[in-house]
Amino acid sequence: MKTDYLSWPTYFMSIALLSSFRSKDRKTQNGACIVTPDNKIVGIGYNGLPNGCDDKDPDFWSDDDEDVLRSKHTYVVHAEQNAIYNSTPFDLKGTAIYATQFPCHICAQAIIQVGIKDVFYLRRKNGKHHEDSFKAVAKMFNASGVSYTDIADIPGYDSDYLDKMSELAP
Ligand SMILES: Nc1nc(=O)n([C@H]2C[C@H](O)[C@@H](COP(=O)(O)O)O2)cc1CO
Ligand SMILES: [Zn+2]
Repeated sequence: MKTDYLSWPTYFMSIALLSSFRSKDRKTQNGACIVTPDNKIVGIGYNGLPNGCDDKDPDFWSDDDEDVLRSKHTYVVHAEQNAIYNSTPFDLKGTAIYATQFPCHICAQAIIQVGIKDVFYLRRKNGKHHEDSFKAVAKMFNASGVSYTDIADIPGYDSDYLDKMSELAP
């Protein structure tokens, strides 16, 4: 028997990362994958515009945070939210989400409200704003009994594999 096959955590995070490669965000591509306790994938998503919004309209993908009407942060649906929306036929209670980025406060609210119980993340941004956001999200997750774990801390997770895969980003 082959013994060097992908572990579940490596497999699910790889799928989140692969999905992120579909994103049209020039700066940050994110992906997410939702998994049931018996290891079935029930939702996949990446950060992108809402259905019907034209990717070629420069307002949607602008980085100008001074102008709400011309900032991607106003328009883009986050990877975690798209993974949730794409899994609408399923009851997500008790599932886990594998996300390439630590969730923002809005995604954290969505994660809690649909009953996702475990969050595994690949990366976390540094800096005061992101660290404060992390604290707010942690406060909500702690209150609601949602676990959040750096995937690197999971036994059997192969970080070298994900590092190599990250280099394949288009
Ligand atoms: N957890 C997340 N999931 C996501 O899908 N995103 C998306 C929103 C933007 O399209 C992009 C972040 O852009 P930037 O702030 O690094 O230029 O990633 C962002 C976060 C961070 O909270
Ligand atoms: Zn978010």
